[in-house]
Amino acid sequence: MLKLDNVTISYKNVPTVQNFNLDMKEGQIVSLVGESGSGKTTVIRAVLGLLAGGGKVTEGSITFEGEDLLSYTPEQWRKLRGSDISMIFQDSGAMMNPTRKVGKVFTEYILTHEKISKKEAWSKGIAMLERMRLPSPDNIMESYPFQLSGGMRQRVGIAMGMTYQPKLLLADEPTSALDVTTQAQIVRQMMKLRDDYHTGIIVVTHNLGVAAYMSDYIVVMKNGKMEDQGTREYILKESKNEYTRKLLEAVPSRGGERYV
Ligand SMILES: Nc1ncnc2c1ncn2[C@@H]1O[C@H](COP(=O)(O)OP(=O)(O)OP(=O)(O)O)[C@@H](O)[C@H]1O
Repeated sequence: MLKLDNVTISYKNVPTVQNFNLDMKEGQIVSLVGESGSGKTTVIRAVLGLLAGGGKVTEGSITFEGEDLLSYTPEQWRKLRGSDISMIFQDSGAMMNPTRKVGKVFTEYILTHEKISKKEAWSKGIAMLERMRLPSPDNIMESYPFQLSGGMRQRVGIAMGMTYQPKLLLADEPTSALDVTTQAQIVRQMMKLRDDYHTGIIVVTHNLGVAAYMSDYIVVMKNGKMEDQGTREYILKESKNEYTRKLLEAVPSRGGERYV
């Protein structure tokens, strides 16, 4: 479904991510882990054509459903975003304009994707919130983002991202701003999306515990390079890579068992 082949990404001609490879199947959950600055966000932004600060893919190829994304025009990228590939952020709610109600933001988002009436867009927003099991969707639509908890905002963000049932969801530190209980809810909700809609998910996280809990495949990054990679089982139990072991040791343990 998504293939990154020997991708190098540079900011102002300085290679930041080098020789990145990934061959992702439909419905797979892949995590990119590694400490801050290792290049995780840069990789997923490149997949959506959203590199900031003059970032550019300077080598390699990115193929999605057989299409060469790097040859896409800005118009093609726009069409892809939100429909075939969606992205959610650390605090999706904070991305929303605080002076506008959730319902207004959500309906405008829908209206940029399809030509329907405002009323129909509103109903569609409500239906999505219901599908994501958010309580009182009408109230949520009438709320300002700051009136919702962090976990609710994140679930609204996921609901928006899932409106067009994308094949791929990119999640940048989706649980990092949340307390542990809410983190677990969001993680389970994302896993359910994969089960219900067969959505492939790439999760960027510095938390190997989260990655280990939800992923089929884990890529460990360090200084812009792939330091280690493999199935969840391999990374957790077999890898002898020192850096991976160090990250694993940092995951809190509970009753002698690592909380992963
Ligand atoms: N807009 C930018 N302009 C210039 N350089 C950038 C920019 N964004 C990122 N970089 C460079 O890319 C490196 C990797 O950043 P990136 O955000 O991809 O890492 P990360 O692993 O996602 O870290 P974090 O968890 O802190 O987001 C940074 O150390 C920085 O040198």
